[in-house]
Amino acid sequence: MSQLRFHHLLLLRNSRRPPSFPFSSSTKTTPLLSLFGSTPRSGTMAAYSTVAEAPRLLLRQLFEKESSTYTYLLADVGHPDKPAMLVDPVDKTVDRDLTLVKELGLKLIYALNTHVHADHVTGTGLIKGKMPGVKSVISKSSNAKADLLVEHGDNIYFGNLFLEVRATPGHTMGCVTYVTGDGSDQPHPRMAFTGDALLIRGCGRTDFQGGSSHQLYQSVHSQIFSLPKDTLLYPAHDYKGFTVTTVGEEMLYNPRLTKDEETFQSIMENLNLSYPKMMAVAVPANLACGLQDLNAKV
Ligand SMILES: N[C@@H](CCC(=O)N[C@@H](CSS)C(=O)NCC(=O)O)C(=O)O
Repeated sequence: MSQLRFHHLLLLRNSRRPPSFPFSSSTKTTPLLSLFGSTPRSGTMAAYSTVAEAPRLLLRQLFEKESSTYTYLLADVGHPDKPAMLVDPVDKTVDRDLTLVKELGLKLIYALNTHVHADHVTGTGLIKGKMPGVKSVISKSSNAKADLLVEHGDNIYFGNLFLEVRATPGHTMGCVTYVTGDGSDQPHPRMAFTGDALLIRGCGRTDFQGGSSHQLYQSVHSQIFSLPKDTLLYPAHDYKGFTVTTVGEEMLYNPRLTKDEETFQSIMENLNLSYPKMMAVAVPANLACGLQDLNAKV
């Protein structure tokens, strides 16, 4: 039964792809990231040993108030192991997040970053110190270190659920958006964790870390606005008290991204934001994705 289930998932992985990313020079096949992350591209799936149950997504949105960052906890609670992942954990709130993981009886397998953040230090290193089995994940194009470097088109499995990786550069060159899978056994409506590419009624700035307003505009339009209109969008930050939006809502009301590209670029060139206070500390720490903290006292 588990083998059949696995083959079904394998087909699903190979048959559904995100739209090709406009800045990518080559098409690629979809590598596999397995349940526990140890054999991502080998096809060995020893972890799939249990009776199949319908996948059921648990989602929690967690806030870190100093940097106004959202961390997301996702788990397949229909799976007997309740495998879970954290998206964009912050160092300051790792204890809170791991307590919640334990209280809910989840098995944390991945700590994902949408990009190299400039305003806060990722919680990835602390998490790995406290839970050594957890694998850190970031995009290959970010040029950061991590246990797993993902690329556009990769699928990251947790139990029988998965997140699709979509390259959405522009805020930084390595930004990705993680989108819940497309399929009858995956959550409906779909959900996208947009990092700083798309903020609610806004978007990430494009004035450092390889940022480009042209790329950001193309990324959002080709990779996020191409999703079904009811797709729920969860950003990495909010500065106004919003929590969630949808593709349809942002296509109508986003004051920057509803404009033509030329107007968008002019808006982005005139934001006049000061650099994040933590930038000099956060960027080098996040390029190591917290791996430098592995021997730190926890
Ligand atoms: N004041 C904050 C930084 C605020 C900021 O620059 N936010 C970034 C995302 S974190 S790099 C951004 O892209 N903002 C876009 C916008 O329109 O606000 C601090 O000092 O940390």
